[in-house]
Amino acid sequence: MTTFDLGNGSEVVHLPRFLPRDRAWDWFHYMDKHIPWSRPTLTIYGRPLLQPRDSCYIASEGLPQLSYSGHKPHAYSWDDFPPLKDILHEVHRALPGSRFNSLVLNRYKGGNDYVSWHSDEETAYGLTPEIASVTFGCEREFLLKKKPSRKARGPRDETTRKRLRTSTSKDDQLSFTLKHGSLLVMRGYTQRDWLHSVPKRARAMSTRINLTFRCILQ
Ligand SMILES: O=C(O)CCC(=O)C(=O)O
Ligand SMILES: [Fe+2]
Repeated sequence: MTTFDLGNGSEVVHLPRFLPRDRAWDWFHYMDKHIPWSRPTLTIYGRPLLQPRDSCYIASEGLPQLSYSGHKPHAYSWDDFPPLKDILHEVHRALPGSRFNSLVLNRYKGGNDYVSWHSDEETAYGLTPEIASVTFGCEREFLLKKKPSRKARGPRDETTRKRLRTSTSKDDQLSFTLKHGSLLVMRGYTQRDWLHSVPKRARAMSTRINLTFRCILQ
């Protein structure tokens, strides 16, 4: 287990060998076949965009509706997919004190599928959410980069914008290769201060399934 201190109360933990290989492949095949995947049309900057990956959403009863990019996914029940409860149990065992109650599943069918730069910053998750990400199948690169500092946000004249853009340093970016069976945890202020993405990769030929466990506060 490796912990990366991103500074200012943000932290990432990486466990490359979280799940046994064979067990993780059994789960991969189960999810690939039995999860009701969909590829919704999102609204990005007012324009319709087909989500560049499949997804599905699971949540415990009675939680507020999840909404992102103009899309409100149907919340399926944990009880409909017993293996997801087994994976959740393994995550809780690795992260004592965690109590996840919702899950976003993503399926990247090859290197053209991706998730663009974003943060999972939702009032419902609180100010310092812990998000646990488990990867199955094809390994892909997971990138983190620091958001422009709050002082630097908002409209600026051209010269200031250029200076700010070129001032990004190596400390402001991180890259992880997320392998089959690995766990990556984002905590503290990572969602407030950092963006993450899984970019397109021409050489990624096969399917990757990623699970992000979250806790909605109530
Ligand atoms: O696929 C991944 O590794 C990340 C997915 C993600 O960032 C998300 O679902 O919010
Ligand atoms: Fe995310």
